[in-house]
Amino acid sequence: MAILITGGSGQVGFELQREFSLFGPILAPTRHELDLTNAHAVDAYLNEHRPELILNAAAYTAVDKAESEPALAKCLNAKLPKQLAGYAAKHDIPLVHYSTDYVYPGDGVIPWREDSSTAPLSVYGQTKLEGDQAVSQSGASCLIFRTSWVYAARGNNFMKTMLRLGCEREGLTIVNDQVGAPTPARLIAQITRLALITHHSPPIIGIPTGIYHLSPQGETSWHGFACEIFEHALLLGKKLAIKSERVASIATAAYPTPAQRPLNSRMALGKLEAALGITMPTWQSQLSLTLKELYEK
Ligand SMILES: NC(=O)C1=CN([C@@H]2O[C@H](COP(=O)(O)OP(=O)(O)OC[C@H]3O[C@@H](n4cnc5c(N)ncnc54)[C@H](OP(=O)(O)O)[C@@H]3O)[C@@H](O)[C@H]2O)C=CC1
Ligand SMILES: Cc1cn([C@H]2C[C@H](O)[C@@H](COP(=O)(O)OP(=O)(O)O[C@H]3O[C@@H](C)C(=O)[C@@H](O)[C@H]3O)O2)c(=O)[nH]c1=O
Ligand SMILES: [Mg+2]
Repeated sequence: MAILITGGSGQVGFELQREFSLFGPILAPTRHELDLTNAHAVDAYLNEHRPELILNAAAYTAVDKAESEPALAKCLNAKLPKQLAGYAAKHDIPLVHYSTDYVYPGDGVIPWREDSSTAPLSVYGQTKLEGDQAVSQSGASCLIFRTSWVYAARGNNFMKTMLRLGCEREGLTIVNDQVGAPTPARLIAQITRLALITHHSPPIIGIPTGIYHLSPQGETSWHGFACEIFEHALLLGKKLAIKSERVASIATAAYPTPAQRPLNSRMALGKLEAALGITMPTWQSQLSLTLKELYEK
């Protein structure tokens, strides 16, 4: 049973490769081997390799840059998932797709539910929403995991940026009015495996199909996340230049960026927890695991 993992060099794709390595040959073409913006090449690849499960972890994730490259963002975030879902529907194989808190409008303080109204504030969020809609409407057996604030021991992410800046600078200013849950890519891969019945050929989705929120429990701001990163790193014996009293809170309005980001990225987890019969771990315990992995590497 061949498993196609797109975006295998990314944060989530890398962890999926590790998590699924026992369940069959993994196809994880690099950008050089398969340009995912080339629909003909994608078609030819699918028809040649005939995967029995598709995990679509490829995306255009540069949120600010997407504002000036909307066509490229749309190609990866909307057209590609539509094409993969079309293949999955036609060949009756499952598709797992990943989406984002940035599809929600970000107002208020109540956690979004999977059936809450969407209203993206950015090109990235809009193109991801179009991808979700295309996958949902494709008729394929699919799972869409909406996750948030993804980080990992590998790849580019906020945790690693903070650790780098924390070694170089004594002070930082970080926004404290965007609230959500930081999610390790490893957790996303683990939950993806739990949701699939992998000893079947082709594998089957083990929970009702559709959209699920996927993050740890609890909430914080980017400022709160940064402070926790520095605290855990110090506890693990790392030397930092940063002075905790100089990690300043600022409002989003004082940190202008090309793309607008949601202030309220809280996502209710009840649907996923009920479907899998689990309780999600806290974001703090997940940060601790990820930092240990980073420093053991
Ligand atoms: N990062 C985050 O904070 C969040 C991410 N998500 C979603 O989770 C999923 C995984 O994200 P994440 O792992 O962080 O993403 P990354 O940015 O780490 O990885 C993206 C992957 O897509 C690949 N890719 C991009 N463009 C092309 C192309 N033209 N041809 C071939 N491959 C391409 C990249 O390849 P290459 O290495 O060659 O560039 C990389 O493997 C995405 O759907 C994302 O929207 C949801 C919420 C938060
Ligand atoms: C580096 C830095 C960032 N920030 C702010 C900017 C931003 O509001 C926040 C996080 O920065 P980032 O660049 O990681 O944000 P961003 O790239 O928007 O992160 C998002 O990526 C996409 C792919 C998603 O799907 C989202 O869930 C979310 O993870 O922190 C500061 O306030 N101070 C700083 O020194
Ligand atoms: Mg980013």
